[in-house]
Amino acid sequence: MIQQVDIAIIGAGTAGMSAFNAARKVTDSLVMLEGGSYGTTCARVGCMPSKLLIAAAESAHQMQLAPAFGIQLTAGYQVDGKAVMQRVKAERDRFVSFVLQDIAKLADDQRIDELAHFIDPNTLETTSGKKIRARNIIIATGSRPAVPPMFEAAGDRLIINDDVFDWDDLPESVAVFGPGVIGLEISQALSRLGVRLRLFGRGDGIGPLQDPSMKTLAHETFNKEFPIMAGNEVQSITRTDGGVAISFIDNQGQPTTETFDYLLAATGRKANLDKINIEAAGLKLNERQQPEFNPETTQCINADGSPSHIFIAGDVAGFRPLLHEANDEGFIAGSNAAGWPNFKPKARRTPLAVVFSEPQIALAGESLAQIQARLGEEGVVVGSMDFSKQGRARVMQQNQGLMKIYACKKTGQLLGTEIFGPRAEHLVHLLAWSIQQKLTLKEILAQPFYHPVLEEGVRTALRSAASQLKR
Ligand SMILES: Cc1cc2nc3c(=O)[nH]c(=O)nc-3n(C[C@H](O)[C@H](O)[C@H](O)COP(=O)(O)OP(=O)(O)OC[C@H]3O[C@@H](n4cnc5c(N)ncnc54)[C@H](O)[C@@H]3O)c2cc1C
Ligand SMILES: NC(=O)c1ccc[n+]([C@@H]2O[C@H](COP(=O)([O-])OP(=O)(O)OC[C@H]3O[C@@H](n4cnc5c(N)ncnc54)[C@H](O)[C@@H]3O)[C@@H](O)[C@H]2O)c1
Repeated sequence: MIQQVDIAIIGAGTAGMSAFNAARKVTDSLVMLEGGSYGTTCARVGCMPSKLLIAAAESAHQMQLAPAFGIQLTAGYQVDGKAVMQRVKAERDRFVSFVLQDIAKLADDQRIDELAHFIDPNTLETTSGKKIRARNIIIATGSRPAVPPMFEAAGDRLIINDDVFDWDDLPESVAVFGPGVIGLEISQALSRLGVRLRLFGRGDGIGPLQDPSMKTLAHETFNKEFPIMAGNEVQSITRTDGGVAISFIDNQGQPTTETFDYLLAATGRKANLDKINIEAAGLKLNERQQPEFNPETTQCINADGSPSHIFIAGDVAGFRPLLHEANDEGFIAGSNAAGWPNFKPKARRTPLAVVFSEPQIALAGESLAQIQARLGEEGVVVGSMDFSKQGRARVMQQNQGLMKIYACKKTGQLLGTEIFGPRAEHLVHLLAWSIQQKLTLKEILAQPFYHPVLEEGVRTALRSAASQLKR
């Protein structure tokens, strides 16, 4: 028997649940299919447990900074790995429980706990053979770590971020591959909690930083806490009795072999499209084999170029793989599928991203390269600020970092920012909101600034850009 519905949503993560909640306002004829664990990537193995681990690490780091403030820890301090992981998991479970409460409220016929795949553009089939025919389908299947085959040599010591949040205790040592967002956050946290750590990368990339001087400073800064092998000249990976032996050329050019308890692959993520038989959906796919879609409607495009009845939302879409974007895309997809065939494009918010390292990394608006491509190299002014000289940052012993401001030379409008510095998560919000409101440097500088605060550093960067505008 075939279940007939208006809307079928594949995946009950942040995007899928957001889509479900939006669509439910219009129709009860909908079903959500979840083939893995309920609770969302964010709450189970992503945003929340990683920030919990980082919070413990920040606490340990404060102890390390204390003597420089004149505070002696006469008895020293100890990281209790079991207690750290117990809190991480207990708080994580609390966040997950809220999601599970929402899932429990779904009607039985609105929820199928199975993997689903397309058999034609309007029909899904589950692992047990159930068939669902839907007027509209929303793909919200998320992403998973992309693990290069060479890491398989680490055998049972090869782990991904999910495994870290299952630990009962902290290990002695970890080799992390991938200095992107996940690798950087987890590496610094584990290192600050006393885990021997080495981070292997490829080239000079570090997190999402794009400015060359910031990348250099970030490498220097993080290298003081744990070694980063930017060139990733790894010669072999071997599972040994003691763990994983990695042979590599170190930063001094010396062949070195070091053994670790685990090899953590943080080398990027890939869309969960391979198990949904996307070819049967009749969609136009891009060079990465992901459906082409309009980010303002989340509507996919048929292979013949016509608009599809299928929508895509969240990490699987590959547009901006972040929590608030998954939530927005889910809402747009759910509303549009429910309103089908009548719906309007919804403007997307100003891009905003934060990496919870210390110093933090934060980006908002367009990158310098994007602005230069749009306005030409002469069309943009770049303001900068050095946190090493910033008063409040120095007071707090957090005076490391740089900040860049990108503005339109002709209009003075703020277009983008890149920050590597203390509490960038807060500073970047002020600037993202200003970009979204299309404020000019002059308008932002007319706002009040207190003293002594980090925002005075933002004012310095804004003034630096404003001084280059034509009067
Ligand atoms: C370690 C880590 C830290 C992060 N930290 C942050 C952060 O601090 N801030 C931030 O903004 N973002 C962060 N992110 C990113 C954020 O977690 C994701 O952008 C977000 O969770 C994506 O939500 P989603 O709904 O697209 O995917 P998910 O929540 O993964 O949901 C997809 C669901 O689809 C299911 N599914 C897959 N295939 C099928 C199928 N064939 N049939 C049925 N069900 C299927 C899966 O089981 C899953 O439940 C982090 C990610 C990671 C991994
Ligand atoms: N704070 C946050 O908002 C947050 C935190 C974690 C994750 N996320 C989201 O998750 C996404 C995925 O994060 P990610 O860190 O997995 O991906 P990423 O793309 O940010 O980083 C992957 C890194 O791995 C490197 N790499 C690739 N192959 C390698 C190899 N063989 N050896 C060594 N290094 C290699 C890449 O050069 C890159 O630096 C992010 O883009 C972000 O959207 C966000």
